Amino acid sequence: MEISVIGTGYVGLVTGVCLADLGHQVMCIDIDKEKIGTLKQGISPIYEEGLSDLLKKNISNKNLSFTSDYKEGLRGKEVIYIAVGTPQAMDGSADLTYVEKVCKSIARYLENDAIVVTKSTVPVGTNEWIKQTIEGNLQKDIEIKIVSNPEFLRQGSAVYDTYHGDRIVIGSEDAEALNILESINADFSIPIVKTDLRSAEMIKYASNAFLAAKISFINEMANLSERIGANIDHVAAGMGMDKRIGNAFLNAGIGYGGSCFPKDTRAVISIAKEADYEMPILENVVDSNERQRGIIVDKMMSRFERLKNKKVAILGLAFKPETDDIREAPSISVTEKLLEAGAEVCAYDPAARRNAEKVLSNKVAYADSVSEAITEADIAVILTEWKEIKKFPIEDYKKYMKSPIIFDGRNCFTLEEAKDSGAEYHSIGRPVVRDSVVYK
Ligand SMILES: NC(=O)C1=CN([C@@H]2O[C@H](COP(=O)(O)OP(=O)(O)OC[C@H]3O[C@@H](n4cnc5c(N)ncnc54)[C@H](O)[C@@H]3O)[C@@H](O)[C@H]2O)C=CC1
Ligand SMILES: O=C(O)[C@H]1O[C@H](OP(=O)(O)OP(=O)(O)OC[C@H]2O[C@@H](n3ccc(=O)[nH]c3=O)[C@H](O)[C@@H]2O)[C@H](O)[C@@H](O)[C@@H]1O
Repeated sequence: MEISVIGTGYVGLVTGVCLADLGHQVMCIDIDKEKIGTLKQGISPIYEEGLSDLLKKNISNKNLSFTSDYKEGLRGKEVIYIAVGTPQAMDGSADLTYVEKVCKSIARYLENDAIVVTKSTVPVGTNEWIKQTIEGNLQKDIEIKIVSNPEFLRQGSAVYDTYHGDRIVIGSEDAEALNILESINADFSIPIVKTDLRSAEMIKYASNAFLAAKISFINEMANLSERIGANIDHVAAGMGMDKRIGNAFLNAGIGYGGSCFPKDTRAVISIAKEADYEMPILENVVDSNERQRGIIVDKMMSRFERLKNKKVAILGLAFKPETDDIREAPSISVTEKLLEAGAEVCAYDPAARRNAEKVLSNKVAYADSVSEAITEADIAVILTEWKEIKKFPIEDYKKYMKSPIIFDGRNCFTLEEAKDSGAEYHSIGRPVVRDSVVYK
């Protein structure tokens, strides 16, 4: 089919590339001309495994092209995906400014009937508003049909998730549009849920809110386990064996981050407020996550009287491994707290340094490896569980550091490994290891 994808971020670019790879004629539109210039050369502005190869392949077989020009990008297109950002507004609600601009551009430049598909995560009712906004600004007598097709991919495994997701959700009030979207998506061989517009929008928010709640739940269990001498790794493993609970998303840590869980949980609360309904569970999930982000610095503060002039090595800046994204990453608030307390910070991340530099600038020194970051450090803090950081032998910390004291916000090592390493090891939801003794 003739398809346009508007917005070439994580969602739009991966969607466009994968649809082109299924054999559709895809044109991606973005107002960021620099990005479009890079993409035209077959260079991906984001790192996602497998994306670069698919990008180059589909540009050269002419299934995929890029433009900043809406007129060119929408010409003759039958299906138009919206995949622009919906960031958090000051009041916690989803900011629909970008979506509104896209609607106005579609209305201005589209010259034929088309199905508009919303991939962006948008509040319930937004797809109806999208239809009205486009129709209210149309320049030609053409018909617009609307489908909600929320995205469930994860950063770091976006291409894999597009081909191997658990379900594809499509919602519409228009049976024909729904059938066309079903046939486009059938080639992914993933179960398809067909529903109405509002339920599709709600499935996305409810899913993210549930996953965020699962993380906050296990984090609270971890904090309690620490206080009563249990080990959260064993607790989570035992819980997860119950199929009704499931073993995914039970990794305790320093709170969820990224561009979606924080904003989407707040957006649901905001949607509920508008519907005059309170959501005490979700409100507490958000508060609990805020507390969790501070927990690693609290642990350091209670271990050391002062952090002033302490050399602290931060290992991992990205909000999770396999991405260079630092949006709402716990590393940012942790670093700021450490700097406030007068610590000297040296950070290492295999991919996110460039993005972190934009936020933390020169207040922080950057290293090119784990060993360089921890050299002569007083304290090492693990904030992202990159493979490289997990694989760096815990017994090597004492070779490089002044004294091997590790605060691990991602439970990268077992307590047995910590015990044998000679390091002092503080983690999440597990006893402290010091002088080769596990202190319950
Ligand atoms: N990042 C993720 O893992 C996931 C994101 N989502 C949702 O998908 C949506 C997009 O998220 P991301 O891809 O992360 O966003 P992003 O911020 O990475 O990319 C958005 C892109 O849209 C472009 N853009 C903005 N205004 C435009 C306009 N008027 N015309 C054309 N292009 C325009 C920007 O230049 C940018 O390249 C959001 O609603 C998000 O909540 C959903 C699932 C996963
Ligand atoms: O709507 C979105 O944007 C996406 O949000 C998440 O994907 P993503 O933010 O890329 O990353 P996740 O792997 O879900 O991790 C989110 C955060 O939770 C944290 N997390 C995750 C799992 C866990 O067990 N513990 C934990 O602390 C991670 O460290 C990270 O900070 C969802 O997993 C995707 O399904 C969804 O499409």
